[in-house]
Amino acid sequence: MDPMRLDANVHLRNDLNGYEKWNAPSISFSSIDNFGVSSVPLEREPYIPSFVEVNYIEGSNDPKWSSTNFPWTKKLEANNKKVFGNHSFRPNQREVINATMSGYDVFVLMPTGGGKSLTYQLPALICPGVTLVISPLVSLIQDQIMHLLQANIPAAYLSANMEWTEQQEILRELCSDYCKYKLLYVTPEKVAKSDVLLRNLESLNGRGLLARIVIDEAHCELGILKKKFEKTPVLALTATATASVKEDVVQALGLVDCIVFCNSQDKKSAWKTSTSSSEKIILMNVELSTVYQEWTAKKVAEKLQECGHKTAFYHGNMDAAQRSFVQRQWSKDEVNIICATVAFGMGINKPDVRFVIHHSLPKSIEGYHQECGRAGRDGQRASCVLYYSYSDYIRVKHMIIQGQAEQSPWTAGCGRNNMKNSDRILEKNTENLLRMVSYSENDVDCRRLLQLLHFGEKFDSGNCGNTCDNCSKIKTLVEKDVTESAKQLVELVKLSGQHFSSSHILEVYRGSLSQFVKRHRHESLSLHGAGKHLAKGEASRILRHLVIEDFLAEDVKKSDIYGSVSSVLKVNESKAYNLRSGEQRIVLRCSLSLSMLLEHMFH
Ligand SMILES: Nc1ncnc2c1ncn2[C@@H]1O[C@H](COP(=O)(O)OP(=O)(O)OP(=O)(O)O)[C@@H](O)[C@H]1O
Repeated sequence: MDPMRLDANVHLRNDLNGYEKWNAPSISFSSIDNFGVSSVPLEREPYIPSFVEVNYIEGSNDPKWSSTNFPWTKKLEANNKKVFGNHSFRPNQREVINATMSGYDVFVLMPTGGGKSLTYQLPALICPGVTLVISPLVSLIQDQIMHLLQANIPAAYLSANMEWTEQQEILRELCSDYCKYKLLYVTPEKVAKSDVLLRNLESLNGRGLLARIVIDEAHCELGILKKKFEKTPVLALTATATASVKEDVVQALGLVDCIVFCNSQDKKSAWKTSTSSSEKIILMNVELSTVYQEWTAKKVAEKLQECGHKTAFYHGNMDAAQRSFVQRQWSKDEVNIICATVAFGMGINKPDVRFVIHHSLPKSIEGYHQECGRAGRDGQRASCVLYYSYSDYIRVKHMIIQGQAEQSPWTAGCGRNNMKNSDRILEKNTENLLRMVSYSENDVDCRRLLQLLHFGEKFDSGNCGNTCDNCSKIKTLVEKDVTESAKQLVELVKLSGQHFSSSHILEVYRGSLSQFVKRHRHESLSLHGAGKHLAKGEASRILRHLVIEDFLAEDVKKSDIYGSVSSVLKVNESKAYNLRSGEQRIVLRCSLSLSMLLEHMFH
């Protein structure tokens, strides 16, 4: 029975009648002859992204894609076992493979470690022709090539950093009618900049040998590919689960009729607490790869080495040979701790990583979630640990501002629109960071629930089974109305002229008579000591809540050459108005110790 005919809702591509042509890659429409690649300079039509009307077809709940009646099913299952060593498919893998092999454009959202690679490597293996994989990180590409070659699957990659002779050898092989490669990996920059590559792809396509175009976690404008290779199926994969990513990617790629598969972001293995501490560990630094972070990665690695651990460090400023060396050491278990910035490719596939430890604050929940995805990819127990301090927020915020300033369009001589654009990016990045701070500050709610909520998924925290720190604490929660203290803190920021840091405001609020307080005559302010009755932690939690909820803004002021950053608090008048007028109340949930609980009950 033809499973493709069962459902009339699916919009079939005109060029492929169901799966009959599954083994026939795109038909030639190029003018390039069969014997080689034209050397005439390539006419690159300027690609102008335009809004396309997209027909999203939900694939996840469509039983047709999980059918085992496709002509390729037997081959698929045999190779999954024999070549990849898997006994079954993970959620949505079979479905995605069936959809892409039926010739559709497919968009896949799968969390890190969900098994995205198999969804194109297995089709690449069993379909004739070459699968083009566009992936943004060279370290990830190298890792994938290493695994493919180990499994005897011929694969190559082209990058601008390679010797020209090496690149030519690969390009020559692509020209051959019996091209041995099943997969060719390139970076998005290579596609954007290399005419030679595009000409070779046109030639491959002309000979019916461009099997599939895979875009792995590359959120960039590659619409030119769909325009040039209209009939070649595109498979776009991402682990980034923000609400807009599907639209952004599908639009940027120009996938008009596309089947969408979305997996849950819940990564069960990373929520299992580990009991062992002698296993593979990744120690992550913050997302921004600054000199300071690179220095930290190196220093931390050295300290751990002194303590007798087999440790290496990895950051983006190391040269390519050094990086591959560390990657090989890691893959071969010659080191068991990696201290890295995010330059350590997020896709590097080491199944038995037992810990991902964040040494400092990630700049977004998405980033944190993906970085944690390095742990427990083999489905076994793993732990994710985040070291958090509110002062990290100031430092990371400063890095974001600095990074933005370095890329300022004014310095590049661009116009006002770009300036607005960069302001928007800064605003978005700051908002992402604040969400991460809010997640870290929350010591009450189930972490799994908080993460999934962020990705728009529902989760019953009763199912957490005490796998997160908050659920595993024995605690009694009470709700506390802190509106009065919040109002006072906002007022104090104003009274002191909006020139002081949060720690100074807290000191004044709790009645400190330090030299600094006296120097600024803040002991004479009417609210000096108004928060004496509060514990320091409690007062600072209220203040941080005011920042997270945008009643107050932390204005990062300056940094010195040692990386120290100071901040001043400012009042966001429009939000503060609601607080002062009594329109908005602030209630915090707190966990209480027994003595505090008794005090609370009899208060
Ligand atoms: N069907 C399967 N059965 C068992 N293991 C699998 C299966 N599919 C994939 N894996 C394993 O799961 C791990 C993660 O797979 P993969 O690297 O493809 O994840 P990913 O979704 O690409 O993650 P990332 O976004 O982090 O790159 C790998 O070790 C892979 O061998």
